[in-house]
Amino acid sequence: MSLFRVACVQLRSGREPAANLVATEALVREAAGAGAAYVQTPEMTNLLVRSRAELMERIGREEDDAFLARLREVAAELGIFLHLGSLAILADDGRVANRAFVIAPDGSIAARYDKIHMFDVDLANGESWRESATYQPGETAVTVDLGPIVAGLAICYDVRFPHLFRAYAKAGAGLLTAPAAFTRQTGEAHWHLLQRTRAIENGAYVVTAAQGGRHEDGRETYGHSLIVDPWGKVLGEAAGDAPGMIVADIDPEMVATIRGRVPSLANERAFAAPGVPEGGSA
Ligand SMILES: NC(=O)CCC(=O)C(=O)O
Repeated sequence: MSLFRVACVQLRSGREPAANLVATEALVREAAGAGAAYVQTPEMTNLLVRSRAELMERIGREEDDAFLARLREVAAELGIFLHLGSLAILADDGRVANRAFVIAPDGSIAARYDKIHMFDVDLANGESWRESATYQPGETAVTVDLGPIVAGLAICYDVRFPHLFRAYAKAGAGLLTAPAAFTRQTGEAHWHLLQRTRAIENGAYVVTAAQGGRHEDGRETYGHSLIVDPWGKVLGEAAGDAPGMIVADIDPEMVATIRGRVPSLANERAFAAPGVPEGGSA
């Protein structure tokens, strides 16, 4: 049995990328110091700001982004896979990409993933989000080979779309990811259930680094970064919403073991879609 040590860095990113870089680098170093070969950071690692104008003032194109460039150097120095759960990056059409990067141990970019599902919701507590007004949604699911295990990339709200995770499992991913900036309200109700369900239904590890606490822009995120095994057992969890890091050892062979024991992937069948009953409504 050869174990692979993974880590989640939990952050409380604010509006200034330079300050967020200092906080991120320190915790990435701490995780690597604890022996992690793969370190994940949350959605919007480089900055969390609500105002579109403020966002546009502070971000750059991928090729000029100092935050990304510095963390590529750090990953190379530490010899780790560094998964930046997402950065806000200026896209070609003037909109913003909510883009994850997986940096390989040599500092090269092994994978990029743009968040597919936009968080356009109105919550009961009055919180209203319209990501599609600012962000350009991605169109493509992406896997990346981490050596001992293949990872499928997703971001935050994507975790509510089980067919994306199914597609990753069918493509051979044994580690599913959904780095997040979950709202406190939805986190309290749904966070653990969603992460554990994606693990159980796909017989895969789920690793999700989270933003946590009250941010400079006033928003509150849930925290509770999680590492879940293919049986749905929580291997590691951040105690609450404070910045910090967690590590756990994962056993890539457990993916095949669990998929053999409960072969729901292999037992899946196609079926005809149900008709909509006359006069039926949701
Ligand atoms: N940033 C996000 O995608 C938030 C998703 C979220 O909070 C949820 O409940 O889903």
